[in-house]
Amino acid sequence: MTLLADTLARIAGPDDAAARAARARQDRLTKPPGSLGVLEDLSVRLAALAGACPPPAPAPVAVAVFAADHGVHAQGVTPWPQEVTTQMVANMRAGGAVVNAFARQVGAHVRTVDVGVAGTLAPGDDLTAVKVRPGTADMTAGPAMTRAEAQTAVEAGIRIATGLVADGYRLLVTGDMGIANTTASAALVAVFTGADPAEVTGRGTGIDDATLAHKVDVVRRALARHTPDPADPLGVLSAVGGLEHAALAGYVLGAAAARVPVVLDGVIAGSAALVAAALAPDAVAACVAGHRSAEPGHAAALRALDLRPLIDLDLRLGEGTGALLAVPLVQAAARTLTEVATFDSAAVSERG
Ligand SMILES: Cc1cc2ncn([C@H]3O[C@H](COP(=O)(O)O)[C@@H](O)[C@H]3O)c2cc1C
Ligand SMILES: O=C(O)c1cccnc1
Repeated sequence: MTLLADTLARIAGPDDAAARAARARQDRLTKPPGSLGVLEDLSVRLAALAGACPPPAPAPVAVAVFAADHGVHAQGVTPWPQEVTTQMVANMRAGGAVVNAFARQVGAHVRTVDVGVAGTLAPGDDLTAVKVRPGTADMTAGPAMTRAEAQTAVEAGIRIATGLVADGYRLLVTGDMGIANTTASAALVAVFTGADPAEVTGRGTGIDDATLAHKVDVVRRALARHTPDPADPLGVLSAVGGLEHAALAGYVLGAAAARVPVVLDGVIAGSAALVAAALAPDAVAACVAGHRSAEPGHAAALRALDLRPLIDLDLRLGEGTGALLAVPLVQAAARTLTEVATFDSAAVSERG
């Protein structure tokens, strides 16, 4: 059995008994029932995932930043040169990117993963080198990668998640770095939601109207060339995906198999989660939508996954930044079930 098949077989749905216990406990805590809104639903989901009420604390936290390059960069879909991917990974290793600052803010460990950058990175303990190939091929000219490469990248993501859980991390966060990766994200979202490319393609790092129209056309041409079948997620990845999308899909699957929550960042993670959900629908039970990014494809992905984003700050960066900002909300939701007294235990009178 392959690692992918084995992982898919281990993913099960939410535990209904733990969910019921968490819902009942929320109603007994010393606050008006329902007064913690979305955080109550989140606490119930954490209990259902863990199969326990209260759920274990979602800590310590690790963010894995999956970095890769994109052949579709040659189509002029982003104003940034491709070498920025490799340069930013070096910046992250030095602790100087936004993801590092936000990780320090919430006490998260940052794991940088080279799953396919085009440049060369110096080896070191601070980099997990699992380069499948040095960037994808241009999806408008042919498949982005082979099916075997897509599976290898998915399995690399599974191994990262499994390794972090083995190291004791109990809340995983998605991160990405890959110039042009919002183009691959838009293509994936269009395939899995059935949306028109014009509805789910956004401005990424910042492009003008003419470049946006061109980017929509690039996505349209790639989809027309490959007609990817959403029932064949590895086929979709190989046609129009990115190596970081494949690894992120595996990371979500690995977290779900370990029943550890995974906080999704922006449109790259959202599109990868669609791949994971197509492979294993129950994997969504492990996913928490950290935020909603400004990319239109992200909102479409979250709707398809039926996930409600915790924060909405018009962020459009990626790296894991929006998801990291949501970490205290996830931890606070769990803390309500572990630390808040009940009406009985605190001898507080109930409403009349
Ligand atoms: C300096 C810099 C740092 C970044 N950190 C994340 N991204 C984000 O922007 C890129 C995707 O946008 P597009 O598809 O428009 O190229 C990805 O690397 C994503 O992680 C960055 C982009 C840049 C330029
Ligand atoms: O949604 C995101 O995370 C995003 C948006 C723009 C550029 N990079 C990432």
